[in-house]
Amino acid sequence: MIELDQAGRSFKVKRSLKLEGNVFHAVRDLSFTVAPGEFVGYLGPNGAGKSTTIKMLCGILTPTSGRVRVAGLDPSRKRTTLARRIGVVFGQRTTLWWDLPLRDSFELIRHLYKVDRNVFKTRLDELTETLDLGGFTRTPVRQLSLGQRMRGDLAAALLHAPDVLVLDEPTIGLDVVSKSSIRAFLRRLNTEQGTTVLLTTHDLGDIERLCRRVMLIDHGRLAFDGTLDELMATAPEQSTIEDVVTRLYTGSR
Ligand SMILES: Nc1ncnc2c1ncn2[C@@H]1O[C@H](COP(=O)(O)OP(=O)(O)OP(=O)(O)O)[C@@H](O)[C@H]1O
Repeated sequence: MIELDQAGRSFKVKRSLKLEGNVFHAVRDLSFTVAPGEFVGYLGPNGAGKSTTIKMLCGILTPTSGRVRVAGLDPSRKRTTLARRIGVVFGQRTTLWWDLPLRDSFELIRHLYKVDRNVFKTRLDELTETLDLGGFTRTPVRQLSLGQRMRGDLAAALLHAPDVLVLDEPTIGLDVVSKSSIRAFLRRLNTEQGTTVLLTTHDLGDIERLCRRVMLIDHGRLAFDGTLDELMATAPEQSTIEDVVTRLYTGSR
């Protein structure tokens, strides 16, 4: 479903501590595949290259080297076609229209993605129930709490029933109850509907509760790719996931 073959993305910079000529490599030689139906955690310290990778996956950024394919498509060349197959949620930014009620945003998305009216209604009813949106679909997005807005963003990303969902910090800033309901929703989406999920998060509880496989990126390179059990086995017994990840983050500096 997702394939990266020695993918890289560099930026021209004027001044940087990590200057190599005038080019800063945010991601380099990144190779991995994610099979249909997998739920993969994508970890890394601040500035490691996670968002850059995600932007290449959805076609916002074009790789400067290597190859990226999502659902068999080159994201930067086939961005519109890919948009029908992929859903993306950036936890720190909303894709919803700030001044519109949630349901109007959904209607606009239906038009943008050309989703059949009946299919849309069924899907929206399902999402309204599973994400518990019923109480606030008539509320303008700017008046929603963060937890409500995040559930709205998830629904918006899933209205067109994408095969793959890419999440960039979807539980950031949420309380334990909201986090838990979003995690339960994502687990069901993956197990019951087979949606492939790539999840970027700094919340290791998300990783522990949701991901069988974990990839860790550091300084733009893949530093670990394996199961959660294999990740835990890289540290002494009794280590928590925080201990393990801290070791990996600090060990590479
Ligand atoms: N447009 C850009 N121009 C120059 N450098 C950039 C640009 N976008 C990202 N970078 C740099 O690339 C590196 C990776 O950034 P990226 O946003 O992918 O990190 P991240 O792993 O998502 O970090 P965080 O966890 O803090 O969100 C950082 O050093 C960042 O400053």
